[in-house]
Amino acid sequence: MKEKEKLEQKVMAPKQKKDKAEVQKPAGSQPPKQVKPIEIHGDTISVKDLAMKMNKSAGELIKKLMGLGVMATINQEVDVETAEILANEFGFEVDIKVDESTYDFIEEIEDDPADLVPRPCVVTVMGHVDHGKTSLLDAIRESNVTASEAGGITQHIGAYQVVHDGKKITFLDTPGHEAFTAMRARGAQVTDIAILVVAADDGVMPQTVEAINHSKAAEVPIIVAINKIDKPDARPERVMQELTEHGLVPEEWGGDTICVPVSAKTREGLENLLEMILLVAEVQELKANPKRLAKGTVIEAELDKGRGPVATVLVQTGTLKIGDSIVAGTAHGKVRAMIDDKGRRVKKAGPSTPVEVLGLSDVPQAGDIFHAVKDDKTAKTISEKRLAKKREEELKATTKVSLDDLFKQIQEGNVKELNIIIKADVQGSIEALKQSLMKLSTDEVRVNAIHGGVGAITETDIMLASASNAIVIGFNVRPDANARKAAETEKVDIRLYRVIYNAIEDVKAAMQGLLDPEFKEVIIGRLEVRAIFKVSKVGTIAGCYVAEGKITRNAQVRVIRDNIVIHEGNLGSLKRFKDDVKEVSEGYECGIMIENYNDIQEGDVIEAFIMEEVTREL
Ligand SMILES: Nc1nc2c(ncn2[C@@H]2O[C@H](COP(=O)(O)OP(=O)(O)OP(=O)(O)O)[C@@H](O)[C@H]2O)c(=O)[nH]1
Repeated sequence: MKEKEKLEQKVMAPKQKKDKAEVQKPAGSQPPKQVKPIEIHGDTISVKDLAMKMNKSAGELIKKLMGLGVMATINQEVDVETAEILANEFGFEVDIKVDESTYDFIEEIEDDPADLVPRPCVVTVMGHVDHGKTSLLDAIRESNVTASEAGGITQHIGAYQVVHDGKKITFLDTPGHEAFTAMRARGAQVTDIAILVVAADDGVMPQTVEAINHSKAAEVPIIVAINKIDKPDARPERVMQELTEHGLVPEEWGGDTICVPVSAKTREGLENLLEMILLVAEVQELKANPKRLAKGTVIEAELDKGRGPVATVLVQTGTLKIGDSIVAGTAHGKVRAMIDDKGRRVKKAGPSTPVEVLGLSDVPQAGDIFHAVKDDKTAKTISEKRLAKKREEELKATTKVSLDDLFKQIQEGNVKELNIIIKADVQGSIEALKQSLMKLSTDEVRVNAIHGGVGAITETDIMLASASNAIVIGFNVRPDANARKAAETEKVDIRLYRVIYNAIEDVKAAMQGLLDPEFKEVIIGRLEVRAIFKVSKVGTIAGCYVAEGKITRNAQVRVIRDNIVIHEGNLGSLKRFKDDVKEVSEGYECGIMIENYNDIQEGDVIEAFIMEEVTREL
């Protein structure tokens, strides 16, 4: 194949998407394949468009369609399966561009390697509370303000750039791994390097460990800034020792973790830190194509009373220009104005540049991907399609990995690694659980404990689980209210245990597809027995009044006499007058029979309940 053709094919059919198309191909005999692929976006294509793609007349297609028993007009849409059969008839191969994500309907541009040029690295600062993240970010920013920009530093746009040794570095201004992981959960990968701030007088603390694990899960390299070295009780060596316990071995001790002692207060070591950032960035060989339409991520966004929706975006590739039509998540618009981190109006923004963008129709969410597209109409159409799809997906509520369907997902090849987050009341339990769970790894599935921490399950744990497709195991701890809510929206599986053995057995069973669903009893109604009818050969029928709730035909019942449960069993029949019914509501009367039980009496109370599948609590 000629080079150009090869490249063309690569551009037209990125690998991942091609696999998807192949899966969807109808089985059975296929006509001989032609090299020429055509793309179909979405679920349907019009006869006219399909004809154009194949350079055929619509008439030819309509004739073929008639031969296949499909009566179609030139503007009619045909589904992809039909399009595929048609295309094959004409000797074409269809590449169906379907992306499962909500944030799609955009054709990804594949860059010509010749267009790629080095871009600044993007840095996020993480660390334990009060270890000096904000102080460090401020110190770096202030140290790098030139006299001419002095007024600009009050401008706060969620990210800023500094220049060191003639090279730019972009800092994201929302410190903390929470923001970082929340973005990652939305599919945005913006950080190239994580700066882990550890106070020299305090050492490695729980959130330090969280930050380490969140960075590792995202496969982002970590540079440690040992902060507050100006303090008399600073003990950098101890920090390094503690870091080693968490898998970060300092370079000085033969490892590969760069540790830089700094003080945000005296600004000592800041130059060195910037140097190290540039060093790590250089190894990463970060590149982007400034010549293409821009693509990036929304860092933060708000509705400004005077200016309308304002989004701070980080351009990751391409160049964003005034007048560009853009889509960001489900918002769209035209770039009306751009303001850089120094508060200056700019006309364009290249790779790794943060800018505030005015002109969107709506406020996008932090973590939304934005794209510049060829015109307003395209932007609007994409945002409408995304909105429709979002609504649809909200209805469907896609599920992440859960123990209940783990086996199915393993069999389908969707899961090769089972990521687990462990929260427990004491460190010892975390270690014990971690060791035992990791031992469950098989040839098919590797079990990874990606994070462990002491304390309640928090929203941050859920976001990490969502971003890493992990399940959360709580041992003697509970999720807090925010975590429960987040788990529901993010569809993260939380499992709570009081016995380590049970947790391990559950994961093991889930991996083998042997996990039994667990049920919880839900009381749906309370009935009073008001009359008894003994029918020979049939049994005892209780005439009841539904005092509370309802009773359904599939319910189970409990007979209560003087507050003592005397029988529990299935309902044999449920009737209103002579008719069998499915359900009787509060305030109505009904006749019931209980399976294999005839000893019911007037004055008994009947509790109706159903068993509902639940998150297990062992
Ligand atoms: N002596 C000294 N104090 C520092 C240094 N860096 C920060 N501090 C102080 O430590 C405290 C916490 O600093 P912040 O920058 O707010 O810490 P943070 O990590 O951003 O805290 P959160 O945003 O609350 O998580 C403040 O009182 C700072 O003045 C330092 O290098 N030396």
